[in-house]
Amino acid sequence: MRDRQWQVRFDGVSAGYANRAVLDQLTLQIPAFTTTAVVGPNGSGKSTLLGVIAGVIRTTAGRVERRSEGSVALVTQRSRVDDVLPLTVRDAVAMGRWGRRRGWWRLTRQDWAVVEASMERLGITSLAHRQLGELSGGQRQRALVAQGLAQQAELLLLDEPTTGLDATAQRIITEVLAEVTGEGVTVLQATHDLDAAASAGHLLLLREGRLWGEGDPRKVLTGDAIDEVWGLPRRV
Ligand SMILES: Nc1ncnc2c1ncn2[C@@H]1O[C@H](COP(=O)(O)OP(=O)(O)OP(=O)(O)O)[C@@H](O)[C@H]1O
Repeated sequence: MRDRQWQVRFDGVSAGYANRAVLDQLTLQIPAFTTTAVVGPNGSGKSTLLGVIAGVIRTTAGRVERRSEGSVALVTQRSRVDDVLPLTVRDAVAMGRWGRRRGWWRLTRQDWAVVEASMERLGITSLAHRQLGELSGGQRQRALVAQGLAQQAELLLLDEPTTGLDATAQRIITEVLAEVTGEGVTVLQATHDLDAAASAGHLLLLREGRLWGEGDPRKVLTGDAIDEVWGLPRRV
């Protein structure tokens, strides 16, 4: 790992919320052009870690370094606007291009081509005219991932992108994320799906805001580690 090219580096990083310290002196690396999975029990700090990298949560100590200054896309389970605005799926995905243009009425033909390609990759082209608010949880989740892809960011951060999805949707998202790493994107996903985590290129295992383990998922996610971090006997 130390020899691999890194995209993001933490050196003694602590962070949290107004009255709550969460991340405690994390020193870690996120390798470039691969998928890194962040796992850990509820409340261990996975979303907070993503928020620090996205720049929406301030650090209280330590240093966060990025190798380059490319854009960052953050995909969360719910977007703030989707329940309020009457948005179609195509419009929602097109919002992914807003960072590059001033408004969707100014999106170029090239922008719309990226929007269509992103929907196609997630298998939601047939839903393009549907209202986002009327989609099932799994369909909406795919639309939000398509919105993240449409940003063509250098660093794609996803908070539990496959939670609650059926097996086909999970597979589509996992495959698309693996594909984009081959196109120069660095992917970081927080997940409770330990099978998905096991197939990632790199793993960060958090427990109570501390880094419990880091590295090759097959080496870090051992049975003993799972027992110790989750504190429950495994079901066989
Ligand atoms: N906006 C907030 N204000 C205060 N505390 C928060 C806030 N968001 C999260 N926390 C707290 O920070 C801690 C870490 O939360 P975080 O969401 O990062 O964990 P997580 O590992 O992503 O959890 P989960 O698996 O349940 O999604 C928890 O104790 C949580 O209660």
